[in-house]
Amino acid sequence: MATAPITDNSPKSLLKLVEDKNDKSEKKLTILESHGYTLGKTIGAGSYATVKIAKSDRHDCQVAVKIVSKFQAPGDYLKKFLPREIEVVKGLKHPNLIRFLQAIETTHRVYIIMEYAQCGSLLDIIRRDTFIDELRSRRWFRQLLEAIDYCHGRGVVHSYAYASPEILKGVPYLPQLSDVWSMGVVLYAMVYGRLPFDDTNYSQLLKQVQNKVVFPKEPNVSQACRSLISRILVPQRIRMNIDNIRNDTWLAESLVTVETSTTDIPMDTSTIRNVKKITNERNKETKNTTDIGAQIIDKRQT
Ligand SMILES: Nc1ncnc2c1ncn2[C@@H]1O[C@H](COP(=O)(O)OP(=O)(O)OP(=O)(O)O)[C@@H](O)[C@H]1O
Repeated sequence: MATAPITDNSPKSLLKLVEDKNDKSEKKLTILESHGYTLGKTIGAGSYATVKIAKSDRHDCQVAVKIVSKFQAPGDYLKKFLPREIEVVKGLKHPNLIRFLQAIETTHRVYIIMEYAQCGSLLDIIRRDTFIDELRSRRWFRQLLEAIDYCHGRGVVHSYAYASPEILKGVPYLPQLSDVWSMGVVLYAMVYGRLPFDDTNYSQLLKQVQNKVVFPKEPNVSQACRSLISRILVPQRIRMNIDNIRNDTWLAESLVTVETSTTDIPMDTSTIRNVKKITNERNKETKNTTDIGAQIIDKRQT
C-alpha cells in the first residue's frame, strides 16, 4: 500500500508551527514585565546598583528602575539601610522630591521603581556645565530648601555625604542644622562646580570645616551668594536655619529674570537629584545610617 509522503504542508508540520508559536507567546515574563515595566537602557550606576530607564504601562510614562544585586551589595546595606531607605521614601510626597513608586524583591535582586529625572543628577548637570549659573542655582537651591524643610517636618533628616563639623567631631548636634550645613556645601558646589572642602583626608577635612570657608576667584560669584554660603558654613551655634535662609537677600531675589531669560536654563523639565553626591566617594557607613536618598526634581515654576 502506497503511503503519502510527509511534506512541509502536511498536518504534522503545520501542527509543529503552531506549537512553536505557542511556545513564543507563552514565554515566561520577567518579574518586571509581569508588573508592567519594560526595561530600557542603563542610565547610571551607583555603588551597589544599576539604574535603568523603563516604560511603565501602569503609570503610562517612563520610570527609573534601580536594580540592586543581592550578590554584590553588602549584607548591612541589604538588611538594614536599603529597607529603611525604602520605608522612609515611601512616605515622602513632595513636588521637589523624586517620587518612589514601588519596590519589588526577588531572590536575586531588589528593584526600586521611581520617578524618572530626565536630566539626571545634579552631579551630572554640574559635570556637563562645569558650574551652575546663579539664576539656576538660586531656583534649585530654593527647591532643595523646600524639599528639606518638608522632610524635616515629617521627622526625616537628610544627612548628605557632606558632613558638618559637629558630625565629623562626633559631638551632640541638631540634625536639622547639619542638613543646613550640607545644603551650604551643595550651594557652593553648584556655583563653583567644586567642593569647598577636600574630603580625601579626614584630619584635613576636620581642620578645613572649622576654618572660614574660602572662595575661589573663578567663576565669578556675587557677594550676596558668597555671603549666604559663609553664613551657612559656620559652627552650628551661629548657623542660619531654614527660615533665615528662606528670607535671605540672595535667595529672595526675584525669579522674574529667570523666567523670561532666553539664554538661561536650557532644560524645560530640568532635574536635580541626588544632591548628596557631588563628591568623591565618602564614608559609606556614616552616609547610609542617615541617608534617605533625597532626590530633587525641578518642576519649573510657571
Ligand atoms: N530617578 C532617576 N532618574 C534619572 N536618573 C537616575 C535616577 N536615579 C538614579 N539615576 C542615575 O543613576 C545614577 C546612580 O544612581 P544611584 O541611586 O544608584 O547611585 P547614587 O546615589 O548616585 O550613588 P551611590 O549609591 O554610590 O551613593 C545617578 O547618579 C543618576 O545619574
